[in-house]
Amino acid sequence: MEPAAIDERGKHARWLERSALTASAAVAIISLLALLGWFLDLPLLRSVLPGHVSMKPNTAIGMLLAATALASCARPGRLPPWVSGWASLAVGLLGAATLSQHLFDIELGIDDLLLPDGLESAVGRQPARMSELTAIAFLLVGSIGLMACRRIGAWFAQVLALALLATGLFALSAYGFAMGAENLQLPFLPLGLNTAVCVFLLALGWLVSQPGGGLARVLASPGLGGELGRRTLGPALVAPVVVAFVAQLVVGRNWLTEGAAITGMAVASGLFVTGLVWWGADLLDRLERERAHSRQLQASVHTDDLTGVGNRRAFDEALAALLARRAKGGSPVCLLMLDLDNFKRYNDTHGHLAGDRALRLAGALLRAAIRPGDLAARYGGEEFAVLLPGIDQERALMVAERLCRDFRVADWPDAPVTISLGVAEAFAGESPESLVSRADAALYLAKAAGRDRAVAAQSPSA
Ligand SMILES: Nc1nc2c(ncn2[C@@H]2O[C@H](COP(=O)(O)OP(=O)(O)OP(=O)(O)O)[C@@H](O)[C@H]2O)c(=O)[nH]1
Repeated sequence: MEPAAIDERGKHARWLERSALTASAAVAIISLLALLGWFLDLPLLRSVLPGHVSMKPNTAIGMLLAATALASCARPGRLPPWVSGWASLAVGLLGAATLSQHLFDIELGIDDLLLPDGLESAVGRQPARMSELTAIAFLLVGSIGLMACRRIGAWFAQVLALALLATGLFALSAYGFAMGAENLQLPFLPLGLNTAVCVFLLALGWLVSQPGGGLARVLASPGLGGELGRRTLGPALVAPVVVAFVAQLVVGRNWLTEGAAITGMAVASGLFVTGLVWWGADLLDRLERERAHSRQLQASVHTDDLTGVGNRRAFDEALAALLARRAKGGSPVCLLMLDLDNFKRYNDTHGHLAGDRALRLAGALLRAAIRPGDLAARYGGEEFAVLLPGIDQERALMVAERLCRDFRVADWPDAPVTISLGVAEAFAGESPESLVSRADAALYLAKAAGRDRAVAAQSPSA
């Protein structure tokens, strides 16, 4: 992968990591406010909408632990490594214990835990038990935390995070019922709006907390898929909740019959999906055109107009990159410096325009002769340079002799043109200037020996 693409991936991965930390901070704040609401007897903080279900104190404690586990997993090293494990275990146990109370009709004494004296009545029922949905969410959060942080079953942890997301979405949309209906007929105990939001945030946080792999990998990708995912995932998650919430609200308040609400919900969902696909297609189309345009610009910045080969800037950048890699023990790099023979006389005899035609054909011959990964560039005037990574000087000399032959037999429009070449292989740690000057010295020797030939450079020790 190109360094720029790695940078882009790193940028998006950091954004995802920050999103996971933000989700964890939001959950911590919401649950701290709920706890404060209980101890100061402020219904607004406990339930967000006074008169509706509150976040229980033991739920708030569970949320705080879940937020801690998520934060320490998303940004390892900030907290001691055992924190995420123990916090996840505690949340998972709280969920499992509450769920077994629901399932087996037993009393483990965790429902009224932390409830200040006299405020039991605020819960509105006894025991003040957290909803089955919250208990399931805690069980999932605990399992995800235990698996994800130890990098065991990372894929399974992501599947559980999706199940957690479904729980959060269900809890949020079911809240429409709580707001609309006078007598709730839910198949589970209702849960507070703040609790439902926290479950949703925890699910999102866990899904994006490991951008290196799993479902979050594509979100960190610098490609078009990553761009599409980052822009459409939010609306795609929120819209169904809003649709279901509104449908339940209007049914609960008897504004519409259930049948009409279901039809409305189906139509709204269909319209939303159509809109999202349309928007996604338009986005991809626009991004692809922008990228093609910027690739074109990038190419034109690095191309010589007359000959179509790379320009001096392209050559300097490629040479520096190849020599840096060579210095770190990378594969060999050879340089051919190549000059059209007696070109001043050619121009003087056939005219400058004929000279330009010859230079154009020289560029075409070079482009046709090199392999992908090599670079031919116009070094200046009628001098060209060819970079050949991955081959030694002996093979580079053979390439140079082949080029000499190609030029000799080419169909020149005005008069034949020959070339002389200097060939040099870079030694580890050699500077660009030194390599160019050794190849130039060899080119000078080729000219001095009668032109139309290739000469290998002396090794620096010789
Ligand atoms: N037509 C044309 N000529 C160019 C261009 N760039 C450089 N030249 C000419 O290339 C010629 C280079 O001449 P010299 O450097 O004296 O070398 P030479 O005549 O090729 O002789 P040797 O290199 O010794 O074989 C000069 O006359 C330049 O004007 C160009 O873009 N178009």
